[in-house]
Amino acid sequence: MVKVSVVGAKGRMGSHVVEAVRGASDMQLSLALDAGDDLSAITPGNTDVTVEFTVPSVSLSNVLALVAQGVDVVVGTTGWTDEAFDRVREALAKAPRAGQSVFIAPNFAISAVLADHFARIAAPYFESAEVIELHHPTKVDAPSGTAIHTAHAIGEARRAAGLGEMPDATQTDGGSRGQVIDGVHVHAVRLRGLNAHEEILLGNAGEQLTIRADSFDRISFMPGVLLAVRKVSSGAYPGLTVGLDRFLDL
Ligand SMILES: NC(=O)C1=CN([C@@H]2O[C@H](COP(=O)(O)OP(=O)(O)OC[C@H]3O[C@@H](n4cnc5c(N)ncnc54)[C@H](O)[C@@H]3O)[C@@H](O)[C@H]2O)C=CC1
Ligand SMILES: O=C(O)C1=N[C@H](C(=O)O)C[C@H](O)C1
Repeated sequence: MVKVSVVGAKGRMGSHVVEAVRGASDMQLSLALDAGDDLSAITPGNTDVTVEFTVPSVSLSNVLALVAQGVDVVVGTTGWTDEAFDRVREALAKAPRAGQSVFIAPNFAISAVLADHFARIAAPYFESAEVIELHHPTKVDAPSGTAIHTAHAIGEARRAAGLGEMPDATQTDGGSRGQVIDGVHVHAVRLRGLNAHEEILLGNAGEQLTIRADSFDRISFMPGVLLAVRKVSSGAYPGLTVGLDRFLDL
């Protein structure tokens, strides 16, 4: 049995994770903590893997504390930067247990992970690419972690293929062209009724490829979260691993 604790357990994602862990025959729910609870209650004695879904402003400090407490962590919270990844790597190098793991994924839904993968494959074949992410209006960060990840994937694929800048004659922009990430324009929509959606538009003269992923319900993230818990608890992924694609045979 994998002993799993959840941090952010009262949140939209955390509460689904609590139910998913309870429903998994190979897992046992240990602690379910939220804001104001004492994170030091989570120890290697009661927890193999902690799942962290909180808010971008606290996630790094939670992860650093959990690593120092000797616990492996699966993180779904967004807002991660290269500098924050480096802080996690430094913490893991000084971790109390050998081979400790932290796994961070901007998106646990298979549809979104595949959309990202397909965008990376398609990017070298198109002159233009833009990303539109669409979410529920209670989301606190924009653009989404997934859209940032996809933009970097497109940027990397374009660079590797030797592509230059995308065509764009815009001379005046009050913000309508979105945020530019790795050379890719990213647009964020917040609309009541939506959950989590991403569209990647790729264009050439006379043609367009649209790749779209829709998470209509948060249960779509749960198989990916449970997969990550199983992979991390296997001990086969010491150090920091980023992206669910690392656990899929893509
Ligand atoms: N990787 C993925 O597949 C997905 C990632 N997300 C990300 O997960 C994060 C959480 O999203 P939601 O659950 O929708 O947010 P939410 O606001 O519903 O939940 C966040 C929870 O964290 C708690 N919290 C805040 N500070 C805390 C602290 N210091 N210690 C412990 N708990 C604390 C809050 O009280 C709340 O219960 C966001 O960053 C979101 O972008 C959301 C969906 C899927
Ligand atoms: O806040 C959300 O809801 C989501 N956040 C993640 C992100 O920022 O990419 C994943 C998914 O889009 C849902």
